[in-house]
Amino acid sequence: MLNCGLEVLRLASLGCGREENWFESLIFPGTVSSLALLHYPLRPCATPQAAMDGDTPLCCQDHADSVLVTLLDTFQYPGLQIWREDGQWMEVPVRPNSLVMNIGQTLSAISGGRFKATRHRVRDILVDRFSAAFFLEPKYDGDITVRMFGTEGEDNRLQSEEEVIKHYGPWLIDKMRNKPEYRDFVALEFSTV
Ligand SMILES: O=C(O)CCC(=O)C(=O)O
Ligand SMILES: [Fe+2]
Repeated sequence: MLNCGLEVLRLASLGCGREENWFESLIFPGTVSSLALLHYPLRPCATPQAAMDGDTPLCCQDHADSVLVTLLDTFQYPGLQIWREDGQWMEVPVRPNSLVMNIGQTLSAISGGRFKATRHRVRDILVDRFSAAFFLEPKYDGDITVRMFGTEGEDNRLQSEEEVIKHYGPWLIDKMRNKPEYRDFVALEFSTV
């Protein structure tokens, strides 16, 4: 998966007129890339209202990945949906022997928005669902203010509310800290001490 993702980035670099290993120093040494083996268990009860979008039950809410690119094996399970520019959700067709690739927020920022982060979600297909997601990510201290098309440091779409965060790891941690789920979790932790 890593080699496949790196090959995609090499092709993207060449396509954008950069040398083919342009991304390597952002990723190595010390990439925080990970492979997630995901299981969405069948809910033992009716879908809670918070997991419904109108009539559509969801097991993973609308989001874009933080990463450079994600390579996803959905093991031919349906349910993955992407947000189209015309404002509709589209089901990603199941295609055997293929991976789905999502563009992440970091690649989007670094390319000045030329590669657009893929908004996606997973419809609850009301059976146990499995997938494997490889998140290709920079190294912890990778400088995410670099830009493929000059004007280094401009277009800081990855800034936190208070300040521009220059490095991938601290930006990711700041982003997680500001997620409602994480805030709820921390509140819960403190309330039990
Ligand atoms: O399971 C899937 O098909 C998508 C998972 C996903 O979007 C994620 O883990 O970020
Ligand atoms: Fe995702």
